[in-house]
Amino acid sequence: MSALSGKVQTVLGPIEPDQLGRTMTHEHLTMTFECCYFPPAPGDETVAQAPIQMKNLFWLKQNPYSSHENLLLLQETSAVREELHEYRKEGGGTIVENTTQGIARDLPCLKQLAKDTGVHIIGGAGYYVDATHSEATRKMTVEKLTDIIISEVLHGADGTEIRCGVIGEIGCSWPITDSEKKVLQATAHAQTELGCPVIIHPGRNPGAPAEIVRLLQEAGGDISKTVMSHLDRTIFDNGDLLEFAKMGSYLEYDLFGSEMLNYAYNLEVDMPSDSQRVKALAFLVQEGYEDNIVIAHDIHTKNRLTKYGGHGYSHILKNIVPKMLIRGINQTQVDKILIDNPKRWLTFK
Ligand SMILES: CC(=O)NCCS(=O)(=O)O
Repeated sequence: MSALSGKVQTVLGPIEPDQLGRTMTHEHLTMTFECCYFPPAPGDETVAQAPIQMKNLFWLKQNPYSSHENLLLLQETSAVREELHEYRKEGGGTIVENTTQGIARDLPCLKQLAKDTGVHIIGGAGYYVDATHSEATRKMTVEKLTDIIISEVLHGADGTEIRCGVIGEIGCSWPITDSEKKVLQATAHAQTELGCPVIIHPGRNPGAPAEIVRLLQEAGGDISKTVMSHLDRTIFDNGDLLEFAKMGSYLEYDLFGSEMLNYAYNLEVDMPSDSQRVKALAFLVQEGYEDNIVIAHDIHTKNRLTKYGGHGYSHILKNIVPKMLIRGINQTQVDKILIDNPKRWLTFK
């Protein structure tokens, strides 16, 4: 049993789980997504290179990954701070900040934001997808990776004493790479030692979540303390969803507010609307999975901030919760999704 047992670890230190309140389990407050830049379609080069402005907001909503400027969320700390004040006003308590190594994690910035706004912020340990792994990371043994992840939770990360409270988002591609498999094994080993929460970014294929869960299980991971992210762009068939749900992880719908016609990273995917996401939640609740669902917006580009006409960090609290109630998810179930499930997941064993 570690000293963290029964606690949640925020960037300002351990707290009691009851202090968390309503929690978004997958957000970014500062990061770069340059690793995933997607070149604009022929003819769109000019708008892609233009500064973000009113007249290109719709283009940006449809092509968020084709503007370099849009990928630099780390330039927007003032706007994010304002949004966090708003989030508090709307009844938000906690944000899990999923930025890991490879996409410019900035724990001192998170600590300052937590101090300035009173929002509990939880930082993420570990590594994003293979495309961001350094050569040194790729050469590391599972043991070395495990030591680094454990140290980021117990002692602090990036040369600071600021400690991470979850492992993840751990990035996986499709097909999964050898380096990502090693990081997954290290994640499971670190989780066994720490009894901590884990959160996974799966590759963009319906088979990816189950393959990852099997890899974690083989390495001794605790699936009941693991969140599978981005299900809204990964599993579309209800039968497949129920098969995956049986494996026992938390089921995360975390792209609320993101609606687009063509999903650049996988044109096979029809990115759902928010109404379709709520429908998926209602289906899972009806099938008995209300204790496994968690939700968020996964803001990772500028255009999703209210400063740029986006929905912001309070969209779920302001707009999605009322829609959930309309669609038959009752208040107790909403509270499970926003409060009880995140609390159970985030509390160290
Ligand atoms: C930061 C991050 O990984 N967001 C997920 C983007 S995706 O398009 O759903 O993979």
